[in-house]
Amino acid sequence: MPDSDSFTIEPSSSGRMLCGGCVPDGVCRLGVEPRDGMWFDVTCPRHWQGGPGVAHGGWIAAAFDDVLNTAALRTEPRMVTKSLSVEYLRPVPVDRKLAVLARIERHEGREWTVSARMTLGADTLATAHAELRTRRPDHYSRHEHWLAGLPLPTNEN
Ligand SMILES: CCCCCCCCCCCCCC(=O)SCCNC(=O)CCNC(=O)[C@H](O)C(C)(C)COP(=O)(O)OP(=O)(O)OC[C@H]1O[C@@H](n2cnc3c(N)ncnc32)[C@H](O)[C@@H]1OP(=O)(O)O
Repeated sequence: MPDSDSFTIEPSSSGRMLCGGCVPDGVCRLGVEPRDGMWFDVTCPRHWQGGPGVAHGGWIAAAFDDVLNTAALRTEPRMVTKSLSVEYLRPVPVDRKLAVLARIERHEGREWTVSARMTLGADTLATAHAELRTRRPDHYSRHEHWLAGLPLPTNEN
């Protein structure tokens, strides 16, 4: 059985760093593309539309999560998000290339504090703050052990 704790984000066959769910497609299905340094291009795919022509807030949070972890992954290949808060300042259009600038505010031991800003031209559409953690070596095996100890699901729950 593969060791889940040896998991790190590696470049996919397309050469792009992708999370586990996107590796088979070779593209980031959230529409996040690293640019230079801490800059990212992000485009909300229309299927993540919440209201007419505007992004679902969950997509905005997911895009920030991806950007913020990607920024930290340049230093540390094993990350998880502990908390993420998003301020939604303006509706975010779908199918428009937006810019996100990430920032590592603090990194000490396993603890990271990071932030990001999503803009279209001169306007800020949303901001995010997150606490990340360098994964403990047994992060996934602990999870699997806990899950294996649960009763099997029934039709009632
Ligand atoms: C360049 C381009 C690159 C592109 C790459 C694409 C990148 C895409 C990237 C996408 C990336 C997306 C990234 C994502 O979205 S990661 C997915 C979302 N995040 C999570 O799933 C994290 C879930 N939370 C935790 O695992 C813990 O709370 C953390 C690790 C945050 C605590 O952290 P902290 O440092 O605060 O505390 P601690 O480690 O001392 O633990 C405290 C307590 O927590 C419990 N606990 C902890 N761990 C486990 C566990 N494994 N199994 C079971 N329980 C666990 C346990 O009770 C423990 O207490 P104790 O029982 O030990 O006393």
